[in-house]
Amino acid sequence: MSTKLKAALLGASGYTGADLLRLGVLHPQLEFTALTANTHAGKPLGAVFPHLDGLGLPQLQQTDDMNWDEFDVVFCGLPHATSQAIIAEIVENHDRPRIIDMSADYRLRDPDSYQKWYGNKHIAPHLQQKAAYGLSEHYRDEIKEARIIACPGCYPTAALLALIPLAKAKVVDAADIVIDAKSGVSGAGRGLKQNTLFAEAGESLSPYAVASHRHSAELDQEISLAAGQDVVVGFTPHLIPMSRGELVTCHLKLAEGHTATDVRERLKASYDNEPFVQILEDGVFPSTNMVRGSNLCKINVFEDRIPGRVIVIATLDNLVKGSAGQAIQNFNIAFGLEETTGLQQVALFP
Ligand SMILES: NC(=O)C1=CN([C@@H]2O[C@H](COP(=O)(O)OP(=O)(O)OC[C@H]3O[C@@H](n4cnc5c(N)ncnc54)[C@H](OP(=O)(O)O)[C@@H]3O)[C@@H](O)[C@H]2O)C=CC1
Ligand SMILES: CC(=O)N[C@@H](CCC(=O)OP(=O)(O)O)C(=O)O
Repeated sequence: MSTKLKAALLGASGYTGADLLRLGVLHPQLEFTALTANTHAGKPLGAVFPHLDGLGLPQLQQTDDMNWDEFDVVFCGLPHATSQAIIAEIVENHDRPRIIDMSADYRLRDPDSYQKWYGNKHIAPHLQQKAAYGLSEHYRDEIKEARIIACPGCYPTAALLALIPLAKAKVVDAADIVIDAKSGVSGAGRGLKQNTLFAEAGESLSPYAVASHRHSAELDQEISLAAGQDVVVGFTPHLIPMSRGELVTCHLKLAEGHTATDVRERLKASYDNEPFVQILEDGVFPSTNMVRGSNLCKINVFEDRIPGRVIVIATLDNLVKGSAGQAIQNFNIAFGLEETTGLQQVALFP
């Protein structure tokens, strides 16, 4: 008899879905018994992703055809607005499975904030408020209990891992945070978009959604909670011409009486026993090729030339720690498994 937990993956023909399968097929306690897609439903997985051919994974099917009671866990890699109804239907009408959502639909606790940033009224605000925010290192207790685990966005994962311990300990001024962020194009998903075309994204570095990116809502929410005061965070994302990887540079004001050394020590103390968050040796610049393909987030701290200021830089792979890897980490936490199971890949270099 199999001791594996039965999983469905919604959105298996997308980028996060593909990486969840790449990692998940080697997980000893996970068995994918259903995979869904929309336009690609009815096709073998290998016809969409040749790199996942020959692994014994099921054919892609429509999400409508699922019998939810068959699963212990549903991983959801659907676009926001699509996930909310499917997840609400499962949770309202079935005792199982548990849901690990990689989309944005259950991350925000305030329904008005969701409507403002995502442009649609949430159909299940009561479930939004019950979901655990799936930033693994900071919400383990909630993740263990929750029916819905809402994995953070890729940018918030990197930025919040760097900033939550600092805001909590009040070693920086939470009201003066400026995040300069860069992401590879897979962050935008597999759908056709003009700005991610090779001819337009290649050989070009460009900002987008300046002072208006929807991840600002998540950043404000979580840093306000950590700091115990309402804050508004500065956040500017950029698209860089590579397929995966993300780096955030956080420009911060030190709180009165604190130094860059205090910031480093606070981060080291917070993540000392964490398998996936590393504070680099003094002076080492984080770069995306230190984390590519792994579930790691690497962080370092630099004294600014401007007195009283500090720069904290964090990097991760948007498809691993920024989505699919963190989803598996949350699955391990939720089901009481060793947290590193299936996630011990070393970064791919060069
Ligand atoms: N890419 C990233 O780095 C990150 C993404 N996320 C979030 O994760 C989710 C998935 O992202 P990603 O994998 O990049 O997206 P993709 O666009 O690559 O894939 C989306 C998936 O959803 C399916 N789908 C689309 N519309 C529908 C629908 N109406 N009904 C059912 N299935 C549908 C697609 O099927 P088909 O291909 O057949 O059309 C595909 O399998 C999104 O919410 C995204 O915002 C979060 C963190 C990081
Ligand atoms: C490069 C790029 O386009 N990145 C995406 C973020 C991916 C992500 O985390 O998406 P969700 O919050 O929607 O789940 C963006 O900026 O929209």
